[in-house]
Amino acid sequence: MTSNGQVAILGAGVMGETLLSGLLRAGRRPEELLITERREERAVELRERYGVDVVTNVDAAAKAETLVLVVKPQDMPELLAEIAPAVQPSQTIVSLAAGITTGFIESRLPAGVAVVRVMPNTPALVDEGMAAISRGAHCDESHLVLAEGLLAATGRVIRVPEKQQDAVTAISGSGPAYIFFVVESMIEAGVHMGLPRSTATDLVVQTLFGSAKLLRETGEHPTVLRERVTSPGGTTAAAVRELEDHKVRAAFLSAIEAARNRSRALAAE
Ligand SMILES: NC(=O)C1=CN([C@@H]2O[C@H](COP(=O)(O)OP(=O)(O)OC[C@H]3O[C@@H](n4cnc5c(N)ncnc54)[C@H](O)[C@@H]3O)[C@@H](O)[C@H]2O)C=CC1
Ligand SMILES: O=C(O)[C@@H]1CCC=N1
Repeated sequence: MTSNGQVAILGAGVMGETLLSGLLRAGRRPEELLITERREERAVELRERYGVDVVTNVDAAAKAETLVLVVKPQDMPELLAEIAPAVQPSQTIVSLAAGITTGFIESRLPAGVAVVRVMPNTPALVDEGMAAISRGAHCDESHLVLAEGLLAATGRVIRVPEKQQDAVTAISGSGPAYIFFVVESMIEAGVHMGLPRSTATDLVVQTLFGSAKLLRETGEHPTVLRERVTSPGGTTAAAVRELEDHKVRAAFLSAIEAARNRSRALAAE
């Protein structure tokens, strides 16, 4: 391994491609990046689309300064076993896998290697990602800054203690799926009431975007913003009462706790 600044993305599925495309948009050259991918046709597709070299996991581990692990948690033990003989303690390992602890990764790689755990999310594809990073036992400031530099290519990055990562995974990692679920439901309601699907979709997507912007730009508490929409005896009050009657708030709490518990369980599997 040389000090070549090269970044290898090991596992180029949804998240691997999201990071890859973000790094290229942010100005990294294809020669600075390597990818590995088990599915041959996927590897060919990405090489053609982005002009990056596709190599084996062992070659990536032997060459790149930074190894970004983006396989499913279940595939992590096999990947770590494969790269362990080639990894050197001077490299930085950045893991995006849900539930997998830095301790688990450290225990399978040469002693002393720096591991950064990251929880990203898919809005990174449009440079509006939210990523949280945590340090492993052998990280110093330079490793965290390196990981922040990678993730900042696709959105915001914050630092959290690793013990918060399961909750982070449940909130911002899985979060886009809950929002899309709400969006689907609102579009469906519009269609039930006779709106063309395209009109309902336009209305819902812009309402979501505007509401997110209102939250971020005013910094107001969501309850205050909701109360401003809710006229006494009006339409919103009628709708919110139904949501409360159907225990939607409790359902969100349970759903997000289930995601947190699943993240914890993945580490043990
Ligand atoms: N999709 C999402 O919204 C998020 C995913 N993550 C994490 O990112 C990781 C990847 O998730 P996705 O990209 O959604 O999964 P994915 O299944 O789309 O991508 C994983 C890729 O790794 C490849 N792969 C598996 N084993 C390999 C090996 N040994 N060598 C080379 N390639 C290998 C697979 O062929 C696949 O293309 C997971 O650990 C997940 O927890 C984290 C946050 C959000
Ligand atoms: O569903 C999952 O397990 C991954 C982690 C966060 C979002 N997707």
